[in-house]
Amino acid sequence: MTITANNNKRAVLRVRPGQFVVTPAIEQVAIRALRYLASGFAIHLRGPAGTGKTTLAMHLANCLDRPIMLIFGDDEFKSSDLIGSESGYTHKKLLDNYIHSVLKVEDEFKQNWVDSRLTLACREGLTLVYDEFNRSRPEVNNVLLSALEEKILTLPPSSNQPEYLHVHSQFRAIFTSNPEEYCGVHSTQDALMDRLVTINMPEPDELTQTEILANKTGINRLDAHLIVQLVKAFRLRTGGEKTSGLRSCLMIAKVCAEHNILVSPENSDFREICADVLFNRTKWSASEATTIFLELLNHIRVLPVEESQDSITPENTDAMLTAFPERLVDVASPKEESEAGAEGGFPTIIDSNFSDLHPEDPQQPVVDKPVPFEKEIYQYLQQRKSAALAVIQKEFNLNRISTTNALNALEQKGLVSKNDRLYTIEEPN
Ligand SMILES: Nc1ncnc2c1ncn2[C@@H]1O[C@H](COP(=O)(O)OP(=O)(O)OP(=O)(O)O)[C@@H](O)[C@H]1O
Repeated sequence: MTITANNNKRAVLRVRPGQFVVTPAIEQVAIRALRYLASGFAIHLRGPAGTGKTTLAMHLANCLDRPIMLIFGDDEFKSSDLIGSESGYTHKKLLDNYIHSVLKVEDEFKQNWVDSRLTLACREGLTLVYDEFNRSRPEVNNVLLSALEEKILTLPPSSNQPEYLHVHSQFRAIFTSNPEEYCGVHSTQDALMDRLVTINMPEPDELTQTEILANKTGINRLDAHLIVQLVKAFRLRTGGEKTSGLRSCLMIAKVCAEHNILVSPENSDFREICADVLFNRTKWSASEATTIFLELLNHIRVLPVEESQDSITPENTDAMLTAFPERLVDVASPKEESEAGAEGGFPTIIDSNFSDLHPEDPQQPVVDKPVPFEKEIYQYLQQRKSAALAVIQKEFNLNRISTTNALNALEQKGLVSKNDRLYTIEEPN
């Protein structure tokens, strides 16, 4: 492919494959987005910072298998930054002295038109990724309206340039934006929004975050999952949902991986890194953040051996954070944790004392939620007297973690006991 605008040759990108992590949640969004792109529509990925919008946009653009033109929205942008402008002159002087006694001089000054990135993408049929487009002022983005709808890009009147450019049939556009409450973001004109298919990108689920951490930093999945849950629990407690926790997780994981720091609540280096990364992202004072963080670390629980990493799914990891298991391991008691760890357990954060607290006032409990399926499993065991975990799991079509959470709660209440992997109903005295 020939790309004519000198300045923009370097702007055409090819994404290196193999760096993009695909989980079921991401795949689902990608399939949706590609469907619209294939039908010729522009898509718009909207969500809080760090939810993976740019990464997904680049992946989608790569799937279209055309060169990619990347633009970052900017408040300083002028229309000419998108479409191009006259730049400099060509000066042509023709000296005709064929006959020595006659000197003919032709002097010509011609303005040169230089395409900017949008024009080049429209002309050549590239895939435009306009990242954080609502950082540019709305009027600057007006040139996109006719390009997206009528497939015509209007160029300024120019001596050597047609005023209308017919957009190439393979031109596609992918926009990303942060919500309007973000600093430095402009509200978007309705006419542009009307031309885009907007897909909201929430915080990636735990499985996705865990996979991204493991892939990008090389740490193992158990450590990755521990970091993801710790960051998630901290952000839930401190109201940090304006952004995603993914970047914080990546920072913590990368530093731990590169400096051989043990990912463990008992390790002071690990705690320090988490504090450095997380505390300044909250509105809470350092001392309040420290209190919350230490409380969280003190409520890390180790799930039984049956919980292998295969059972990490968005459903059961969410359940972990809403369940109320009582079998907590205090980080202040290393013996207990190492015993639990020796079972081959899977460390995870449980906010048993936290998720039921009012977000604005940690002292105020909101509701006392029962553990899901606790009652049903108890009734089932009353009939059967005892059953193995796998049998109960199958009976209720649950995953292991949800089943164990319910059984742990029943054990704690003295209603069920576990013996030789069998859960048995406790007869009342
Ligand atoms: N599917 C993925 N595969 C690999 N890495 C990912 C994936 N999704 C996100 N990431 C990583 O997560 C981090 C945040 O992603 P990204 O920059 O795409 O978020 P964003 O929503 O565009 O953020 P912002 O709004 O602040 O620009 C990056 O380091 C990125 O590499």
